[in-house]
Amino acid sequence: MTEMHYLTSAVYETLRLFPPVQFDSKFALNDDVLPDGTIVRKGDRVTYHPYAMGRMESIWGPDRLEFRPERWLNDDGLFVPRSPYEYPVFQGGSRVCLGKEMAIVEMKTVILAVIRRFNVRVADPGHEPRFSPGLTATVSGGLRMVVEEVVKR
Ligand code: HEM
Repeated sequence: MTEMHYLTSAVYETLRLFPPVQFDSKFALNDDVLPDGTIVRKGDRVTYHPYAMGRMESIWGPDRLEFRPERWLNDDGLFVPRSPYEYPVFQGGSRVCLGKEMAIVEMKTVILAVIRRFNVRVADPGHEPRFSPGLTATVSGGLRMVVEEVVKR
């Protein structure tokens, strides 16, 4: 599965546009200054926003709203990860998600198990899924799918 670079890219691209943890906050233990000069006082709440960052033109370019797994591939078709400070879907630094690699493997395993047996498509392609705000993401009103068993000839 580690050699399935397009599949890995599709998972990362999905999480870029629809990060399960949309935003996350920390509280400053002491006065501090961020690298860009922003002053943070003891007790201030500092929030980073993976959902917003996943859609920023300055990070992803003018096609930032398009689902394009190819953006993660180099010229040899190999997956190239981005800095967690551009893509903080799993947080970064010393508090990075401990289950990140396991989560990616789980998602790839489920995707492979499903697409081997079923053709899956959204029932209403014109309908833009709407994120529900919350600690972890859900799609408002759900997302209707059509699932058809693959018929082997
Ligand atoms: C798509 C799936 C997942 C996403 C998007 C995700 C995202 C995150 C994020 C953003 C944090 C930082 C939270 C914070 O600092 O406030 C985090 C922490 C953590 N995650 Fe995940 N996670 C995922 C799956 C998992 C899985 C499957 C496990 C365990 C098997 C796991 C275990 C942890 C643990 C233990 C931490 C705390 C790390 C620390 O603070 O030192 N995560 N995760």
